[in-house]
Amino acid sequence: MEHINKRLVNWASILDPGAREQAEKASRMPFIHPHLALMPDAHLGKGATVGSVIPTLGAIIPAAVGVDIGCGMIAVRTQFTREDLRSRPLAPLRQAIEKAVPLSAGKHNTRLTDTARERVDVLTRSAEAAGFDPASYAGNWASQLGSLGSGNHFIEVTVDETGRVWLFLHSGSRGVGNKIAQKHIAVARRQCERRWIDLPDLDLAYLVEGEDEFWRYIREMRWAQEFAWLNREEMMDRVVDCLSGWSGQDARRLETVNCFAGETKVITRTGTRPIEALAGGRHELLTANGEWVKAPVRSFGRQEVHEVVLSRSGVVKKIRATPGHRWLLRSRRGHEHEATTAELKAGDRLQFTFPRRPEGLAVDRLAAARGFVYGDGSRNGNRSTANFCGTKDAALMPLFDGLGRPPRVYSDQTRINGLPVEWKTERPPLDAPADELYGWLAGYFAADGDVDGTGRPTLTSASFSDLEFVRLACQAVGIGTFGIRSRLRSGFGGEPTALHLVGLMRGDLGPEFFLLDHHRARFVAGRHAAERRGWNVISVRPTGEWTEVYCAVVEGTQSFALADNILTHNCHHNYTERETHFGKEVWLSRKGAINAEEGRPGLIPGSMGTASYVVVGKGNPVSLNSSPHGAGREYSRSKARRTFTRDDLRKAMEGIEYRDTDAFIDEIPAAYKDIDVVMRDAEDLVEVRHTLRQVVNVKGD
Ligand SMILES: Nc1nc2c(ncn2[C@@H]2O[C@H](COP(=O)(O)O)[C@@H](O)[C@H]2O)c(=O)[nH]1
Ligand SMILES: [Mn+2]
Repeated sequence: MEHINKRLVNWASILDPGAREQAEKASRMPFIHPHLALMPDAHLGKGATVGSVIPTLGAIIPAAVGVDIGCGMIAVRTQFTREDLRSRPLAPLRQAIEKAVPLSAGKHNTRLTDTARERVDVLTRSAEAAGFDPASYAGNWASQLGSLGSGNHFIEVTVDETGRVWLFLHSGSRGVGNKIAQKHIAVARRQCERRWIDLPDLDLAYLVEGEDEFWRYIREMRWAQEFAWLNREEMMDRVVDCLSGWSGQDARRLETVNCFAGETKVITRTGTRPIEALAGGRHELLTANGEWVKAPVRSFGRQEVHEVVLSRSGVVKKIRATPGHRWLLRSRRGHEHEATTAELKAGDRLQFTFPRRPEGLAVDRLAAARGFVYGDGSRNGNRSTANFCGTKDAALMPLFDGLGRPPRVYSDQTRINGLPVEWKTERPPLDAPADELYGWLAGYFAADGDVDGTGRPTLTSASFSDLEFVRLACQAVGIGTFGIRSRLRSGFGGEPTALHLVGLMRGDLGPEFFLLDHHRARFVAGRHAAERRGWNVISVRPTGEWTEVYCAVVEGTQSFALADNILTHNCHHNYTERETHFGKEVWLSRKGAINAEEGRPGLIPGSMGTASYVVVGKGNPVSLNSSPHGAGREYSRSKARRTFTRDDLRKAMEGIEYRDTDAFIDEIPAAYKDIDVVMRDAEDLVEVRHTLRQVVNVKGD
């Protein structure tokens, strides 16, 4: 990750100068807050850089959402396996899909299927509520529903790393969405002209919040997002039917990852994992009394879900749960009671559970020395050095008795050289003995932690992943932590850098944890400081959505941490939402980027011949909870046509059933960035759950 300027953060290691310049221009718009984020797949786009996340205050740039409003992905896992696909030729399956779904630009349906009719009814009602007639943009909008489009829109039959078959498709709001976008891009230009606004680029023309033109755009854009999403669902229904017809067996949807799919994050002894990934197995889960219990996790089929919005210490979290799911509550007076999701109300406080601290936990001296070097040490060839300055000197030196070379005193610090290099380069294993982990945390805290005047301990780091590790290590030894918060601070040259902070729960720590006297003194003095640990309910609403739900079956306490909480998931990659970032409510436009808040599933395709990924967001705040939406183009279409041949395409597509035509030369995998590089760039944004390899690819000319 690189700060290109104060208001532009970049995750793309492959970035052409044109895209960089385009993003720089956009980042200078006065209403960007706090910065524009370029994703690893960023490339030059029409209007705004594709692969950019643009947070705006009080204004919106229609071209930053793009002309394919609501474009996105949907994936469905079926019961079939690679072996089932080998049983008969795949060409008839491809041809069946090509027949069932109108492909190519301008193509649409000649009649409405029953499911399309129902979806058209929903969209008709939504348009009425939004106060406009989509037919004024495209008379045939209804027959566009369930059609793919051309270029990089695709339908694929893929196989994951364990041989399971997924159906995967990418499309947007088709012609009607395009016309809506074009209209508002033109309105924004006229508005800016009328005000004599000198724009660095006409495509950065914006609408101002509060004006009629602004709200009209928002209403119509949201309708186009809904159209795009129902368009994908309609196509997916047909592709599932094609697979059933081809195989002679009803294709079942075992898991759907699309805009409405849910995800539950569950605490297990080896880390927090999506519940879907645990389904079918037995796992060590955290129960109400802070103990680890092995329990089975399984699917409970498709059910309707409500959205529950929670907050704790300023961090907001959305969870999807079935209306009948039971929650454990605690009143302000400490009384415990239960309520179903549907009965929850704003202000209710959820009960919480943290792993119990092992009896007699002590700080291991060697591990503490190692933790200190990890935080305040440096690497010296194949050894590492502990660097002490100020008060750390006297307090921590005894940890190093008999370790490394004798201390050397410099004007500003004391150093101990000759320590093992891995003390600086590696973190301890999470299954290390509890005293060692506790000791490592104590040493690391002495280096990079602080205790404030009220006695609250906080660790600070420029590395998000170091703090993610700290949270896991704390969990392993029974120390509760708060969510990671992030700040931007100005560097020496004025370049801002991100700083991440995690709070440790006082109640789980003893004075022995604090190796520096002033830390320990503040911790002890703040003994009576209040510690708010529970999540408060902000709101609950029915969503009308149905999704696969999962639960653990825990004997005895009948409870587990984050039981049956389904996190919502919206997989559009060209859209705008109201979101809160760095303390302010902004309009967040993702143009070729997906929401990657913690626990949210998403899809990142590679190209017609390379791998695609089912991912789960890490909630990196500096990326504005976003991640790439694909590999991103490296060659323009014309350059790809000049560079590659049909034979190159055939070679790249060996083993994949596709329509062999000149039309796809500009879609050759080599025209896109290397997906391995993109995924490496995205390591601190998403975690990969599945790798998909296509066996059938369908595209329009
Ligand atoms: N799995 C496939 N991925 C593909 C294919 N064609 C393109 N792509 C990837 O999708 C994104 C979508 O980009 P967008 O900006 O049009 O939304 C693109 O960056 C590629 O990585 C394909 O046939 N199969
Ligand atoms: Mn798209």
